[in-house]
Amino acid sequence: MDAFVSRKRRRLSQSSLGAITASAGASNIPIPDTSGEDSTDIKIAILLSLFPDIKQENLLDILVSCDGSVEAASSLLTSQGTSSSSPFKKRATSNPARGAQTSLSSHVLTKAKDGSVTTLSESLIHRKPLSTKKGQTLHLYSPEDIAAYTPCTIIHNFLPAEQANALLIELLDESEHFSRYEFQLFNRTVQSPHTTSLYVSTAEEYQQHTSEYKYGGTYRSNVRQATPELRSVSRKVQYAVNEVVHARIHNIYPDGKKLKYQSPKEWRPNAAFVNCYDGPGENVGYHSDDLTYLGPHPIIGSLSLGVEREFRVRRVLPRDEEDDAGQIGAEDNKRNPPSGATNDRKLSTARADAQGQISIHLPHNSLLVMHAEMQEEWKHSIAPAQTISPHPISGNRRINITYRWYRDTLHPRYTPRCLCGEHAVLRCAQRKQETRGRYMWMCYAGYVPGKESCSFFQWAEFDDDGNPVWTHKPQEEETAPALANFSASQ
Ligand SMILES: O=C(O)CCC(=O)C(=O)O
Ligand SMILES: [Fe+2]
Repeated sequence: MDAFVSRKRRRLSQSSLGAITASAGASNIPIPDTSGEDSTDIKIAILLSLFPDIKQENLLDILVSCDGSVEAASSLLTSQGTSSSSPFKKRATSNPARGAQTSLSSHVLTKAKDGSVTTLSESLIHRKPLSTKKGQTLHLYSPEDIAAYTPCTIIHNFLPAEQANALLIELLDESEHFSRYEFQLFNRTVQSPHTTSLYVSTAEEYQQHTSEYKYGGTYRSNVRQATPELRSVSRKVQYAVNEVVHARIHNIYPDGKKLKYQSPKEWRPNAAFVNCYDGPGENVGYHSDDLTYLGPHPIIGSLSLGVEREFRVRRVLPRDEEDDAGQIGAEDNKRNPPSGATNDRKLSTARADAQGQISIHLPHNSLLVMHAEMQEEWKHSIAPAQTISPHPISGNRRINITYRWYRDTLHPRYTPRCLCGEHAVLRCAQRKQETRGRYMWMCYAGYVPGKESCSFFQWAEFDDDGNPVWTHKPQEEETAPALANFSASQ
């Protein structure tokens, strides 16, 4: 299908599931750090990180046979080799095998203070908080662990295999037209370290996204028409996302109630950002997604295709809960620049190091749902990879689709303008304890190449369902057209 346009844009403790140090440096193999930690589950997690293709129950057996020594178990496994003849290997080593991996928590035994022993799965029912450790990356693979310890749900093997492959092929073709967005970082204009395009379903929406909605201070020129596969998959994503969101509210949120400011309505995606990461170095730095048009506590459905990459998440800590790395600099609520040393990247890495981070592996055909608590309280990134396993269809490329629901009530005709005339952006105060969780409209011009911030600031008011409460009532002629739900407008 033809694009509307393809112009280039101007622009667990359970501290328990275990941890390994970030795989920074020359070595591909993460270095286990067991200092001060000796629980079985941490050891299993370390071994799992080092030997991801070996079944967890086998790792547990080996660990027991080595008297609990990670080092001895690791040497034994290395000497056994990870060859296909290894008795410890999983039935298959392709990505779907990861998808089929059972929960780490169901194999790990935890000991309570009174000496009673339960499986971690059982203890998760009581959802003890997981704290990631300074300088460490905790790798989670199973859907149960991911749901328990992050604000995300993962569904492996989401689409029928043929449909996933067809979508991947279609979007690889499309990615020829993607471009890098530009943003301002301190005194420099930098380009996104991956390429992207926005997909909408009608000509009217194309018009709006290129001349009314502003992204990073500019109108988008790279907007394309949603392809047939993208739209038919959208229907499935919509259904699955609503299902897991309801389950999460019911099973996990306090009193089984949605969050304050979360919309009670069905989630209906009406736009999709499609990203292409070509090769191991392409990435997106730690950020939270822009709330301006999505509103408070947005939900995002994110489908991964092609090469498996790591999606890393970390909590945003209030300043007074941060340790020394938190003092380094300003809010990093913006995308990181391309690979290569920069102050901002160092800052982001320093924060991640200070707090620890969780890594979720996103294989081909996995749907990750970012729940309502994600954008305000956590940051996420796609880390540059040391190595990747080429995908049979996409080679070194990974395609990611984030389905989003633009809220009619937050159309740019309604949102505030700052003193400099720019569209103000919606942010959630995260770092100061006193104001944490409050929303504000702010000038974004400081991030726009060639512009300076006018320092506009206004608290943003929402009702409990996340509808904005405007101080001025929009005039009749200001009434904005609604964006069409992908599925409904097919
Ligand atoms: O590629 C991904 O999985 C994440 C992309 C992302 O965070 C974004 O587009 O905002
Ligand atoms: Fe994002």
